[in-house]
Amino acid sequence: MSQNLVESGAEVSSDRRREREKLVEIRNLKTYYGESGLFGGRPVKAVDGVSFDIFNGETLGLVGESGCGKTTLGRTLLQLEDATGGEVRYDGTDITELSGDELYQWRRNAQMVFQDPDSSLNDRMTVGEIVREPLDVYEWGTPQECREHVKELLDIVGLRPEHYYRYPHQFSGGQRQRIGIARTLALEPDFMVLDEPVSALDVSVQAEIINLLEDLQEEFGLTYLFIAHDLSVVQHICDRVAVMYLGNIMEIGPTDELFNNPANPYTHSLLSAIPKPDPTATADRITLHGTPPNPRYPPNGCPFNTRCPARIRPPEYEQLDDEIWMGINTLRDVLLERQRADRSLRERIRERLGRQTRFASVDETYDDLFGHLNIPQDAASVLDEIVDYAADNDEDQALAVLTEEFGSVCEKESPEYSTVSETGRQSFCHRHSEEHARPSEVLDERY
Ligand SMILES: Nc1ncnc2c1ncn2[C@@H]1O[C@H](COP(=O)(O)OP(=O)(O)OP(=O)(O)O)[C@@H](O)[C@H]1O
Repeated sequence: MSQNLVESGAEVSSDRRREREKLVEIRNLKTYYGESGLFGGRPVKAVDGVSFDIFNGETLGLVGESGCGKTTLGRTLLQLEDATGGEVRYDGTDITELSGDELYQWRRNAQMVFQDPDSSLNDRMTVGEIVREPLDVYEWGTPQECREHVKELLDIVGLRPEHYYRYPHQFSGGQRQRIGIARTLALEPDFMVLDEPVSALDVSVQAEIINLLEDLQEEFGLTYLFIAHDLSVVQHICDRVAVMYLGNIMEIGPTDELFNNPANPYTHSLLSAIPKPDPTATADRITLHGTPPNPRYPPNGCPFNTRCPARIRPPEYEQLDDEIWMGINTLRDVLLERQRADRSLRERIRERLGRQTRFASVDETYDDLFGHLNIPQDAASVLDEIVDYAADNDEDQALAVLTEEFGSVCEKESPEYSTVSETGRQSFCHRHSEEHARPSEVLDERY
């Protein structure tokens, strides 16, 4: 699967990228938290098997909802977080295998710019000391050479040499971010992870910092992974974009294509949430229901299946009303929560005695979700069966029936990556296979 993704991604894209070499090759990378058993139970699957390349000199955007694993992925690429599995190759060296002096020596090649310049700078150090610290750590040059280099760096990022002896609190947010950037440039890295570098700044200052980052890239041939919430910034500065959901890359490809003609239902949903400049525009917004699942309990099959607006429905229920499908989705979420809930002893005793507990409200949930709807007989009898199992606290069986009757390949199997354009754009969705309608056709029909 990932091999397919990687090979076709490498062949292609713009002429500019064709000339470029791969700087970072990421293969089936996983970062799980709590694997050691320290927290007990299941690990948080923050990054759950991603494969892609980053090309020399490009800006690759990384977008997705809060908690989908963007920062963890960025940190793992710099070995600030240990990978649970997979590879991160820079110039052919798998850095997940490095330790001790080799890792220390490698680290100077790659740096991170953080979102919040207020908390990432030590207020008790002068600007000069902050920018110079990495040089001292790597025993770079004489003290005189270091001072000169730092002053040069301050100049490069648009600050003045006399700022050397000032303290961070004497600067505005934008200037503080410039200090952070000067520090990351000190050791002349090739690759930088920019983690929401402008999100904490005033809108008026954001453009200045973006321009600075673009100028630095041009001047020093830097490669960026640009993590962001704000899709308009990504559209402006990134050559390619990777869309992340629940630890997976759902779509990756050239920015213009991905914004103008998204392939994956999740990309459709994210883009559709951006307010349109034309208030008279009539295109319907796709509403993403609920929140992403807990990465400790990712769903089976496609990671996006619990919220997907283009989910494949079984043919026998193809005509079922959208509102009924929404109810079925919510019922499934409720059952999953109940399945995971750790019932207290008191609740279990009350259940034995046939008394009401907070888990006994499944009839109420059913009424709330479906009471006002006209459900065809065949679907209604399946729903009755599901509710009966749930009322007996047999959520496993209730969910098994729900998946068997109302589920599809989306809940049962993980998708493969498909190439969805001539540039090699990749999308992770069952709907790209021959026998199913394309996501955009289904979304047009349903919305
Ligand atoms: N040190 C940690 N220990 C345990 N879980 C963590 C840790 N760091 C992050 N997580 C969890 O891993 C998941 C991914 O978090 P991450 O911060 O990488 O997401 P993100 O997409 O960068 O979110 P945001 O946009 O809010 O910064 C989340 O569920 C988060 O709670």
